[in-house]
Amino acid sequence: MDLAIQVKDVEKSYGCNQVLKKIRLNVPRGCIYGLLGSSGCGKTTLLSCIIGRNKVDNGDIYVFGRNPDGPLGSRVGYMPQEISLVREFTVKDSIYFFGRLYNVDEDTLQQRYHELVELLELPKDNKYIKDCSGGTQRRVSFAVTLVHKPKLLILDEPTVGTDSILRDRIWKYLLKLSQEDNVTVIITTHYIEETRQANKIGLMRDGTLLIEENPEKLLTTYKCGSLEETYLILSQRQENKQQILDTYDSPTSPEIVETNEILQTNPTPENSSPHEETVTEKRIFAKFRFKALLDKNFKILRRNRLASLFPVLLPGLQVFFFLIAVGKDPTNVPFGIVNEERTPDFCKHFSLNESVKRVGNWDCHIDSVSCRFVDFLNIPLIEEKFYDSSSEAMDDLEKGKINGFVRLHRNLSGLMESRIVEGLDTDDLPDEEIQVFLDMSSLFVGGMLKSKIAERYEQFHEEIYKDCGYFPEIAKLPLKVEEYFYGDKDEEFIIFMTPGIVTTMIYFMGVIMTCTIILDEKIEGIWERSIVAGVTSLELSLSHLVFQTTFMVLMALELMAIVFFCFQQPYNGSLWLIFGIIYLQGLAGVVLGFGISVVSNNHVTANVIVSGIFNPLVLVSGMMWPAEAINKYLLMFAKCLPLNLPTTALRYIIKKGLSFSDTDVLAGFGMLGIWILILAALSISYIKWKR
Ligand SMILES: Nc1ncnc2c1ncn2[C@@H]1O[C@H](COP(=O)(O)OP(=O)(O)OP(=O)(O)O)[C@@H](O)[C@H]1O
Repeated sequence: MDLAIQVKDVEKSYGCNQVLKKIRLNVPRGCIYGLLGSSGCGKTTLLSCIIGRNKVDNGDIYVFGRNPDGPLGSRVGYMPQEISLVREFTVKDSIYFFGRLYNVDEDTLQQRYHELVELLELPKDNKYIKDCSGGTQRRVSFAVTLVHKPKLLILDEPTVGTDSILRDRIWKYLLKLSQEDNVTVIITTHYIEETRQANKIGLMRDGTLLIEENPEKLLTTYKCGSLEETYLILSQRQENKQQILDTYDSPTSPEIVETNEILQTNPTPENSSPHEETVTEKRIFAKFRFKALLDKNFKILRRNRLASLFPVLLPGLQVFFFLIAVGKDPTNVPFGIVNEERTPDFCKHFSLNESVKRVGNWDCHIDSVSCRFVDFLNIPLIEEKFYDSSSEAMDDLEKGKINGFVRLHRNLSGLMESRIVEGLDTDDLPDEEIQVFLDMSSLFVGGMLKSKIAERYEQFHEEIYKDCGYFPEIAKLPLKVEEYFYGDKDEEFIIFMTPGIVTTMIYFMGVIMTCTIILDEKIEGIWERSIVAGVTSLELSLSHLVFQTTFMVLMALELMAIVFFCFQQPYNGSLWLIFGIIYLQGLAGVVLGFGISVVSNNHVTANVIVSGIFNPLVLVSGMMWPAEAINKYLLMFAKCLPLNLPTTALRYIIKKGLSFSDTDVLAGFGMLGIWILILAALSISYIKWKR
């Protein structure tokens, strides 16, 4: 007998759950084979082993006389239990997409589309799959299976959700295919009675094949009026036999011998016709499949224009809000003034020029100088609040109403005059001419106040010297920063943070977007169905990478426009180089997202992985706090991660104008290149291994 499929003693377990137990099954060429059994008995698992999506633990499977090593490709039309169609596609798109994956030429595709629409009563208009009823979606899924006229059809419950008239039509069509075109069909169904039209049925229960036989012969042998009844009798016998085996430890039961005899009348694969119909698609990369996959991705994008716009705009919006909200110097910080020398009202009417008067050649008279110092503290950082006494100011400081206060001695002018005019001769200067009290619970604000007040005092002091006719240089510290390289004295922290924000945003946007798109495809079964249709891991990966790359280009340009043109942040390096590293950072995110979605089966797992990665990566990236502050061993590790060196490289390109040949820039590009290559290779290998 010419066998299309032979399954020999196949065993398969998921962990401890043995789903297939020494299954033996023979499907002659041109036969319609109905595989029946209760839910969970292992039908789908067996079908997935036959089509090469699941590896068997023991035993052999032969398809057209060969043991296929991987998916069957274009010789099979596989209809999975799930709908497994792109929801954003129309009926026509769906048929054309799979037709193109099978390399059906355009004229034939058009003809097949019309035939299938007619046969399966599919909606003729451009109705989207997501708008079709469950029954219609199943019919489209069935049509997709038939589009390339395969020699073997494997249909997992194709008639669920169809009315009896259509079900009858489907069966008639299957009979026609098997009789006229010698197509072999394996079909599972819950409607046991409809398989009476099959040439052969196999009854499965609890991972074993109870019997396989012609349905009419089965009814005659067991003297039953329906296949349901036969299934019940065989199930009961198997149940009893199990008890006998357990109780008496009998090696074989008569029933098993009977079943095995039927199976062993069939020839071994060596006897079946070996054949040119080798069913495994071996090509690692086929342009037509790659084109179909890419076309699918862009079509989904076009159909979801608004939804797709959001992820493109999101990093830009985030960076925009970040640049507005973070990294700027604080302003209007409430700060107390306790001027024991003069009241605020006095200072208001006092001419500040009057505070210092030169007397003769060397003498200098200083008066109400506290008013002048208070005026020096009138800077954007400080919002001055006046107090009559230190205790009142201290009270507000403790209550958090002010971030600090300054107390000016009641004889500040006299003390300053002694200090400046009498200089070293004076021996009764008190310590507390100007006392500053600071709330350091907000470290950054406290630190800023401290350095600004000191800076303002130095300037104030210099002016007094100048007005007295002395050399102001005497008032200055003998230490001077000669020049500020790559920035200026009052540079804001945001300038330091921006490169890190940009690399982090594009990296994690790449991860999240890729994870979401690929996981949706996986969960909807499109990924699986494409692989069964012969799509290779390389084609799958490349089609997604090329697609996501387009997004990364847009995002990189958008981020650059916001930082350099909208917020006018200065840059010294080449814009091409800046674009290059931002883009590559996004691509590294895409590849990581691809890897995560390959190993995850649902969004929850993927989200947990992404969240777990996010914080450690960002914390050691040197974005929020200088990398020099990180523990030296942790820093060595951090430098091997995909955010640290690239962030430094971007910062140096922007600030120092470094070029590609500089070590720091090369290190950033190199690290990204290494991560992209390693993760892409691992992901592709994982998909291959899972096949
Ligand atoms: N990927 C998997 N991992 C772990 N267990 C699985 C997996 N796939 C199936 N199983 C288990 O294997 C058993 C058989 O499942 P299978 O889907 O093959 O049954 P079935 O006969 O096709 O059922 P139904 O008709 O409801 O689809 C079930 O117990 C199921 O929980």
